[in-house]
Amino acid sequence: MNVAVIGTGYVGLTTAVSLALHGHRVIGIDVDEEKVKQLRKKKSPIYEPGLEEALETVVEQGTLSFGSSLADEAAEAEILFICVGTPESEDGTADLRYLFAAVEELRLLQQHDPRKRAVVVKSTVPVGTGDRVADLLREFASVHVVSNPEFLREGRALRDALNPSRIVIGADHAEAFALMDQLYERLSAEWVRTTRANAEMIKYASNAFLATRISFMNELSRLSAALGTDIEVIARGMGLDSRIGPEFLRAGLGYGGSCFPKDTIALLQVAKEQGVSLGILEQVREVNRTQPSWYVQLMRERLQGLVGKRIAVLGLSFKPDTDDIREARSLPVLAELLEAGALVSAYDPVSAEAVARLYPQVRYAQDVYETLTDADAALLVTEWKDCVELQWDRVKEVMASPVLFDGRNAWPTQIVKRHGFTYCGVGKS
Ligand SMILES: NC(=O)c1ccc[n+]([C@@H]2O[C@H](COP(=O)([O-])OP(=O)(O)OC[C@H]3O[C@@H](n4cnc5c(N)ncnc54)[C@H](O)[C@@H]3O)[C@@H](O)[C@H]2O)c1
Ligand SMILES: O=c1ccn([C@@H]2O[C@H](COP(=O)(O)OP(=O)(O)O[C@H]3O[C@H](CO)[C@@H](O)[C@H](O)[C@H]3O)[C@@H](O)[C@H]2O)c(=O)[nH]1
Repeated sequence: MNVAVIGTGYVGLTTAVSLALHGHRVIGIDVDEEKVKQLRKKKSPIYEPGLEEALETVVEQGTLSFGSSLADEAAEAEILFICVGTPESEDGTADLRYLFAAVEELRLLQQHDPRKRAVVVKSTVPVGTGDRVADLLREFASVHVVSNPEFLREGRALRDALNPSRIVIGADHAEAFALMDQLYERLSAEWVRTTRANAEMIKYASNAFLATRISFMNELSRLSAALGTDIEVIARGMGLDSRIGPEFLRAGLGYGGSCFPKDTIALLQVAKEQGVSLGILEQVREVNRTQPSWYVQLMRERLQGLVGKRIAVLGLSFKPDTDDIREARSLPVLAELLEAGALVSAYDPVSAEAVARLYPQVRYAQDVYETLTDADAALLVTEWKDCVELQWDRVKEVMASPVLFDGRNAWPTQIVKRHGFTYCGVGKS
């Protein structure tokens, strides 16, 4: 099929590449001319495992191309995905300006070239947005508006797009469902066919629930630290109950990224507009907000103050295998450490430059061992493989004192203790 993808960020580029791998003819459209230039040269503007190689393949095959004008370059498309950002606005609601700008361009395209098309909203949008888009396009009888939320995770975006956990389609016409069936015929996943509003709500509810699991475990980790129990063992014991399951029970410094923080506040704002209180979700956000300071306070106690202490921070992106630092927990952690008077060095394989723009006072190292040299303590913030799998003899040799703060409960506790390190995890010691 002929497909256009509007917005070639994490979701749009991944969607475009995966549809092209499935044999569709795809054009990616972005207002950012620099991005388009780079993409035409087969260079991915984002770091995602496997994405650049796949991009190269489909561009060379001629199934994926890029452009900056919907009207001029995407007229052939019968399915048009909207994948633009819906960031948090000042009051916490989802900022829909990019989405409605894209809809305006779609209107112009349709006025020029009125053929049968499906407009598919993949961006995460509040309940009712798809219906608003349908209203704006109502004059074009041949256009269907579909809601098709995306569930991919950064760091494994392409893998998730090619093997989705489920396909959720919200529409109000059999023809629209049939088009989406045809588009995704090569994907094997469970389908949910429903209204646009239900589809939109499924996306927010899923993210809110995952964030809830994390904050639940993080709150419990504080109690676990006080009682001297081990939150990792507790999570394993809980996760073996098939009604609970093992995923998203990892305590740590909290969740970051471009989705959980903004989607939880957007859902709260929608609820507020409806006069409905979502007290659990408010507490989820509060636990996430306070988790970094709770942990830095623990460090302060263990180290008997942080003034003048050399702290080596390992990992800066919001999770491993991505360059994304949006809402990364490293940011409040660095702020707290600097505020407390610590001398901070940091390492991240791909995100150091972006963080350096925000925190120039930190010393950024080229590798883990350089960061750790002369440190009074190490703090793991993001569990990149090269921050987790360390040569412990060497670590001990270069550090000033062998003290480990494991902000992701990812270091091998028994091994580091055998090497003589003092270890403090999140809700385990
Ligand atoms: N990042 C994720 O892991 C993820 C996963 C699922 C859903 N989502 C949702 O998907 C949407 C996109 O997120 P993202 O992380 O890919 O955003 P992003 O910021 O990485 O990319 C958005 C892109 O849209 C482009 N753009 C903006 N207005 C445009 C227009 N009118 N025409 C063409 N291009 C335009 C921007 O230049 C940018 O390249 C958001 O609603 C987000 O909540 C994101
Ligand atoms: O047990 C866990 C699992 C995750 N995290 C943290 O939670 C954040 C988000 O992680 P993850 O969900 O893996 O990454 P995202 O790329 O943000 O993906 C989420 O947000 C996307 C955007 O909406 C959705 O599409 C995905 O389904 C949803 O998992 C990261 O900071 C993780 O460190 C934890 O602290 N503990």
